[in-house]
Amino acid sequence: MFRKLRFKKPVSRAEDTPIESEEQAESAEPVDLDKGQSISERKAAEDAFNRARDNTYDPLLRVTEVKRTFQVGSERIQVLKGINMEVSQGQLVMLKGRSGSGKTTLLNMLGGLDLPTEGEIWFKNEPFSTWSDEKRTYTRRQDIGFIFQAFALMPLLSAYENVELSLRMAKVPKSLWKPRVQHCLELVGLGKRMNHRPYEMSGGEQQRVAIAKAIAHKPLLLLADEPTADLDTQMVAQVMGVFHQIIRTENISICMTTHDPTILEVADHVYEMVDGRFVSKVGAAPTV
Ligand SMILES: Nc1ncnc2c1ncn2[C@@H]1O[C@H](COP(=O)(O)OP(=O)(O)OP(=O)(O)O)[C@@H](O)[C@H]1O
Repeated sequence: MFRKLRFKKPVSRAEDTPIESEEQAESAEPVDLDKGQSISERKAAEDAFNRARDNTYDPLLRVTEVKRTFQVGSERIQVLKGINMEVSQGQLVMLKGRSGSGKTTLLNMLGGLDLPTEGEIWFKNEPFSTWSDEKRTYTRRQDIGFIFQAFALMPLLSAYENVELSLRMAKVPKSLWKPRVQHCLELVGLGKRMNHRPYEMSGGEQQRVAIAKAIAHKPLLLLADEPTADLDTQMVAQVMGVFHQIIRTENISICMTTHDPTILEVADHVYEMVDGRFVSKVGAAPTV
């Protein structure tokens, strides 16, 4: 038997993040994003979205000497202690490590949701971690997709509506929503379940909707925090199969955290984190 994915209440954050709340989902409903645009503006927006994401960046993501310290009361806790890593285009990179080792803290930084105390993060050959909140938010909306528990599916919306919501939030022209939503749900094998709500689906199916939602706006980088947690072996295999397919067909790179030793072998690189440091790296790229 599968276990249903939990729906955590979205975390509230000061800046605009890819997390969507039920309220945002509802208030987003009647908005026609194409309204007020001239025909030529609309056409330009459609062309931009339809253009193949064929730029090459080598690497797509580079992390150099990243440290992160949190102030808790009078105590300073160093969670990341000098992280170096790279993610190239078309790669599946995994971060493994015990609970509390710092994986989620690092993933938050890779997505620009948090900033290093020291060190730099470069994305698309640009110094992402030095940008303003506004510029990071814009890039995140365009180029990064998230599969985090806190950004889970909206329980009252169907699979179709959940994926569509992601296109609304990314301000993709409305005329493109239907074909893109259908494409993404077919890509994850849920073409026949588009009208089902999350509670009518298995945990693996819900996670595949979450993948469709995270890639709908054509990001270059997909960040996933424990995307196979709570899934049985067969569903884990389905999710990993979908990951490989989207890497091949959508020109996406994936960086994910995991505790599951059985899936590490399908990664291009595995970084092992212990107490805020990488202690090993398996894979072909330069060692840390
Ligand atoms: N905002 C924060 N303030 C203080 N400490 C924090 C904060 N965020 C994370 N930490 C601490 O940093 C450490 C690493 O947490 P993190 O969530 O990154 O670990 P993890 O490897 O992802 O764990 P898990 O696998 O359980 O999700 C923990 O000890 C945590 O309490």
